[in-house]
Amino acid sequence: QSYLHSAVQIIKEYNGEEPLASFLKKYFNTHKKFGSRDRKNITHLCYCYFRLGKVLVSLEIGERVLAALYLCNQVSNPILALVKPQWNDSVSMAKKEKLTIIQQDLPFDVADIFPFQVDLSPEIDYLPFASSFLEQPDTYLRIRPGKVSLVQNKLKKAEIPYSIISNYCLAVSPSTKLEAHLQINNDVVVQDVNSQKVLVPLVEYIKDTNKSIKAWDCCAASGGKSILLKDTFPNSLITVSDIRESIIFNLRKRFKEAGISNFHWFVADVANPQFTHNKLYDLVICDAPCSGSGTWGRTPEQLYFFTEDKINHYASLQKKIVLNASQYLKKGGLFLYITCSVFKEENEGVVEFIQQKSSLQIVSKHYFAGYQQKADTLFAALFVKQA
Ligand SMILES: C[S@@+](CC[C@H](N)C(=O)[O-])C[C@H]1O[C@@H](n2cnc3c(N)ncnc32)[C@H](O)[C@@H]1O
Repeated sequence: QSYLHSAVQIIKEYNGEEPLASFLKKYFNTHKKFGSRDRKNITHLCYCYFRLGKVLVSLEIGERVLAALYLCNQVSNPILALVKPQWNDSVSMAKKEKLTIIQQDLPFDVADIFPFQVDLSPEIDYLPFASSFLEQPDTYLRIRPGKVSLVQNKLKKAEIPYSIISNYCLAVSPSTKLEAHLQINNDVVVQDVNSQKVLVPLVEYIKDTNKSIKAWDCCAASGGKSILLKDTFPNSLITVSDIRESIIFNLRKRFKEAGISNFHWFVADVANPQFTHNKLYDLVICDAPCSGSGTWGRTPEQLYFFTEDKINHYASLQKKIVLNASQYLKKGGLFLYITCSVFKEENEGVVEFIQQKSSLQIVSKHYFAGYQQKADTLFAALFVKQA
């Protein structure tokens, strides 16, 4: 009961302006009375609350936490046992059955979880997508080249359960502590299963993975896609940039851990009309800033606080970036546009814009849908610059 009380207090104070994870960290730092078990339990309640998205928003916070606790968990819970024993008794049932049960007490409509249906790409199956928020996605590891048996042996030795998704991809439970057992970025990269797949269109087009590729990752963040590129095309020479100096600092540290030393970097606002650059590339990767709506399963507070007007803001930023960045391609060069959004304006809309406003020709476009496999959803479109 006191966990519930604390969660309600935190939810009241939190306004979505910073990630919930960092808000909670600060909150617990200033409220020292909470031990590590308390923190874990309260954190769990808060995340469950936001997993409901926009459904039942008029419900009193405590009641809504209980509904969320019931729908987002499969195991019996002492709070539910005390306050909602009839829900606790059926907590391990399938999601569909639990929805029917909760609808006897509350006007619960799955569609309300994600109220942005009109903005959603027609490629996304709406109701399965909306209900996917009730489940926490898994954590996925991409095993670096040549490390498959080493990684599996280390995990077995540490008695960490994992499932094999594909040759280079493992899934572990989201709360797994990996740092003590694996060299993160050297043995494995923590990377969503669909994020691991976004270079597939490139491999299908180029075919020869030994080819030497001069590439620019123009929105590189801490380099997730660049490390993947280096592992997929080992002879690539990578230039990275981002608008944030601090994230490029993180990237350089991460590249060092990953054993990548031969690369160029700079800090730049690629959306700025005055942006200029002095090199041409065989490949530009534009993993654009976006709503992140394909990854809100990991940050459900964003689902709760998102407002539709932001879609337009991101789409216009994306258009500025793609127009600028695509100028630095050689003739016959490739442009890979990526988002982790499910909104058509950020994906199909930008693809249409690129086709109208640039000399790029579309090769392929594809959603990598993760909402039915506890994973993120990404979009990738590959273009070639006309020779
Ligand atoms: C989706 S993230 C990239 C993720 C990264 N590729 C990865 O795999 O880890 C988008 C990045 O674009 C950067 N960004 C936002 N606006 C930008 C701009 N105008 N010019 C360059 N980078 C920008 C953000 O700082 C952010 O790091």
